[in-house]
Amino acid sequence: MKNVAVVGGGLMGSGIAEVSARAGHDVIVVESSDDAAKAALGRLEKSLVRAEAKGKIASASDVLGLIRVETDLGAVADREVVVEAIVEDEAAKVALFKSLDAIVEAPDAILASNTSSIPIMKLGVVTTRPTQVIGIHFFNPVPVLQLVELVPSLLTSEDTTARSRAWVEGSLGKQAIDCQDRAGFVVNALLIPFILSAIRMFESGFASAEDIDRGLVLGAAHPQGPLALADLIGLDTTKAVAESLYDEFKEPLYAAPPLLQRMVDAGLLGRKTGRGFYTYA
Ligand SMILES: CCCCCCC[C@H](O)CC(=O)SCCNC(=O)CCNC(=O)[C@H](O)C(C)(C)COP(=O)([O-])OP(=O)([O-])OC[C@H]1O[C@@H](n2cnc3c(N)ncnc32)[C@H](O)[C@@H]1OP(=O)([O-])[O-]
Ligand SMILES: NC(=O)c1ccc[n+]([C@@H]2O[C@H](COP(=O)([O-])OP(=O)(O)OC[C@H]3O[C@@H](n4cnc5c(N)ncnc54)[C@H](O)[C@@H]3O)[C@@H](O)[C@H]2O)c1
Repeated sequence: MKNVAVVGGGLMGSGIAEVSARAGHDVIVVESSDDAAKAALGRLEKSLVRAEAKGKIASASDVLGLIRVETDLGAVADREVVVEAIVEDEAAKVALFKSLDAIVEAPDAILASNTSSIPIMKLGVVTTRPTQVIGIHFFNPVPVLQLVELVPSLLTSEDTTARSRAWVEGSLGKQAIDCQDRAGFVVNALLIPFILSAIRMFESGFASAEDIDRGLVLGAAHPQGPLALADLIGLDTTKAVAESLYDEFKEPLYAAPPLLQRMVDAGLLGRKTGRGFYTYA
């Protein structure tokens, strides 16, 4: 598969577009507005310039030359694989998969979602080709983290799963694990209660954000603490993902703590807005 589209060029979509172009694919990114398209291009340029400066790629401009950022979803018509990476909102993703089904022409194209927590079946069944709908879940930052979770729904064909595996492992150089189609898959089912517990610990005044994070970095060898990680993920996404797991399992451990809700209401979304549990320059 050489022609790739990524719908949504935010934190994750720009990373998926970057690793696809670095693997030599022709990539189209679709964003929802001109401003969002400009922001996506800015993220791509910044990350590729950094990769060039570190000697990881020969030329940022050559890789950037493989990526087009568009605002018309019709641009994805000729793609062999489309990866959806828009906001974690089930209604928005359902609407998008209906549109993709109508637009994408190749009869065997793969329609993938990078969702963190929404069951893949909910997206597959709104298309006429659920056998070709699969979860391909990348991790943040995409250029750095090796893992991809492959999540076929009950209706996804073995051929779609095999071709998705060949793409992420063979072309992108990632490592895949297989997950069943339950909200949270493998990693988030374990990571989310951990991050939410850290937020509850901070909210209760038990320890400072810095000490909670230093505790996990120095005492459990995590690369960063859970509150810094929530800021990296984005607190809007953190909240949406928690709600989706709560919706699936009705377990209190997945309930979004009030502080998280208030921070999202206030627009304190972490790194992406400059302030979350920490403040960023
Ligand atoms: C309620 C919970 C809700 C969950 C929500 C959903 C979660 C989601 O579905 C799944 C996830 O992703 S879960 C989240 C999973 N994610 C995690 O768990 C992340 C855990 N954290 C980490 O892995 C590390 O702290 C970082 C890699 C973020 C920074 O590393 P550090 O050591 O503190 O800082 P450093 O020394 O600056 O960087 C080291 C190297 O990385 C490179 N680089 C950095 N940022 C980059 C970027 N944006 N782009 C490209 N490259 C980037 C950098 O160039 C350097 O390269 P070099 O060649 O070695 O010089
Ligand atoms: N943030 C993470 O750490 C992380 C990790 C793995 C998976 N994910 C998942 O990836 C997806 C994207 O998350 P993100 O962190 O990149 O979010 P983000 O908010 O950074 O980016 C979402 C982008 O989608 C765009 N968008 C929204 N609706 C659109 C539409 N209809 N058409 C085209 N573009 C549209 C927005 O303009 C925005 O740029 C979510 O499903 C999330 O759960 C996130």
